[in-house]
Amino acid sequence: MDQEQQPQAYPHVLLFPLPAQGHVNSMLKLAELFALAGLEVTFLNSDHNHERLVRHTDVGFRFAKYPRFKFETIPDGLREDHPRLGVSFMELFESMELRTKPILREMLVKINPPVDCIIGDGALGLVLDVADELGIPIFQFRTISASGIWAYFAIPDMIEAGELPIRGNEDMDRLITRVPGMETFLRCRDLPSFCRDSDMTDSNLQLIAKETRKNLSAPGLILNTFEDLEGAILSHMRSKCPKIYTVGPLHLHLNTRLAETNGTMVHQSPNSLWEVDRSCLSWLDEQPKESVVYVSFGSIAVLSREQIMEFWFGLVNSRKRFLWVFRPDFMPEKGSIPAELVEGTKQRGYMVGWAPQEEVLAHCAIGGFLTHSGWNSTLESLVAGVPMICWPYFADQQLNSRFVSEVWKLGLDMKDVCDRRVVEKMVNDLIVDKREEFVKSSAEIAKLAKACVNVGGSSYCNLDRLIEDIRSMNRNCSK
Ligand SMILES: O=c1ccn([C@@H]2O[C@H](COP(=O)(O)OP(=O)(O)O[C@H]3O[C@H](CO)[C@@H](O)[C@H](O)[C@H]3O)[C@@H](O)[C@H]2O)c(=O)[nH]1
Ligand SMILES: C[C@H]1CC[C@@H]2C(C(=O)O)=CO[C@@H](O)[C@@H]21
Repeated sequence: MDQEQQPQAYPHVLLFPLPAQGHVNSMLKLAELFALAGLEVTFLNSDHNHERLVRHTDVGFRFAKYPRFKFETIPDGLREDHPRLGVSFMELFESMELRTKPILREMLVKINPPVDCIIGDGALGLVLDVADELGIPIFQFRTISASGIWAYFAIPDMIEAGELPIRGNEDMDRLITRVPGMETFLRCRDLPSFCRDSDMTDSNLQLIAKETRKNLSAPGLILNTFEDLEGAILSHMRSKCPKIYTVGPLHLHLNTRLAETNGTMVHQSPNSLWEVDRSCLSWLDEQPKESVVYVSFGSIAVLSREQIMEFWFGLVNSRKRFLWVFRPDFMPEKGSIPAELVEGTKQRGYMVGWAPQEEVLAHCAIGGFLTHSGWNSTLESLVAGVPMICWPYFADQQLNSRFVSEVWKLGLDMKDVCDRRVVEKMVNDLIVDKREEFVKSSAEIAKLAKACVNVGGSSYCNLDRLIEDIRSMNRNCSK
């Protein structure tokens, strides 16, 4: 029997994330959980991101222990010096549709052993299209919250009911009634940022709405969330898509399963696309317990110099300690820094280009997180029991921050305001004045998160069920 006809002993799963830090990070954790369970795994990264991942991490070494795990790469179609950040990030979608899609199709036809199941990024419909064309079973993994997906899903209903478009700034506090389960707290300003466009035919809005519709009609949808956190919204979603696997928080789930295997709980090295500066951990070791505000706006946000000055003055004027992730590409406009900021930072602050975020959030010196409310950061903060100040930048972040403040009561929402006095006041509220209430709810939710990834917990059982379902797709299986 030649190689092509040999039955495969293990199902072969190919995972393909949208090429962005938050997506690569969470999908790589899912991939490692599959590898731990003994599946054959191919992780498909964009050339651009894979070069960065290999340069800044030990992924090669870490994954070498899984003999059936391999990385493959594919072009994202953008020129090498394209920033892939801020507003220009969305250009990825058109370029991948045009240039990546045909290459993916060819790759899947030729890959050996053949792929039994694809895990495609739920924001990247082209993977679903190609899988359907080639008759390869596919699950979609959408890396945002269930609530984010549910709000995107309701876009056509909101338009039909005249709830969208939003009618200017004075309309921002109007309640939205067409997202089932969110009628009492969802305002226009809390909708994903794409809904702010006055033109309902806007290509980004239409793209996200269309991809989301496909998520809920897919044969299976994997989510990085957990039942005790988003159960109410999940039950609405299940009326449209019965096969939803909630397996999160994935970083905690992976750490817990690795601890089962190794006998000890350790933080994994981050899957970073920037060089990690670990010196901040030594700086944190010198700071009092729960005294430091950790500040990070994730991997895509780009701020104006004016916005950064407001945050910086607010932090310095709060007279609280802070650790700020200031990516090299975070503030494109250069210029001199006022002396009082340089001095205030020297006294109570520390800045790094990129931090080992999971470890930072778990450090006992951290008292709060000023975050852009990316879903991974939200989950990481929630697991560490760290209360948040949310300043959403775009996309699902506007919705996440509403859930953090109004539903889960884990912190404060500063959306649509960028003012040094507000930053100063919120930092003091979080670290001192309102600390008790936030710490109490943060500790309760952190406990629920831990329980769901332990043996018998909802995410633990759902991952086992997902792996069983993938095994049953092994088209040539002998085991
Ligand atoms: O110094 C840093 C800063 C961040 N991170 C990690 O980078 C990831 C960032 O992810 P996230 O918080 O989700 O932010 P974005 O990178 O902005 O994520 C994009 O993808 C998410 C879904 O995956 C969406 O929720 C966001 O809106 C979208 O911007 C997290 O795992 C962080 O731990 C680090 O390791 N070090
Ligand atoms: C900029 C965003 C467009 C959609 C993607 C997403 C999603 O799944 O909705 C989340 O965050 C971003 O990376 C993408």
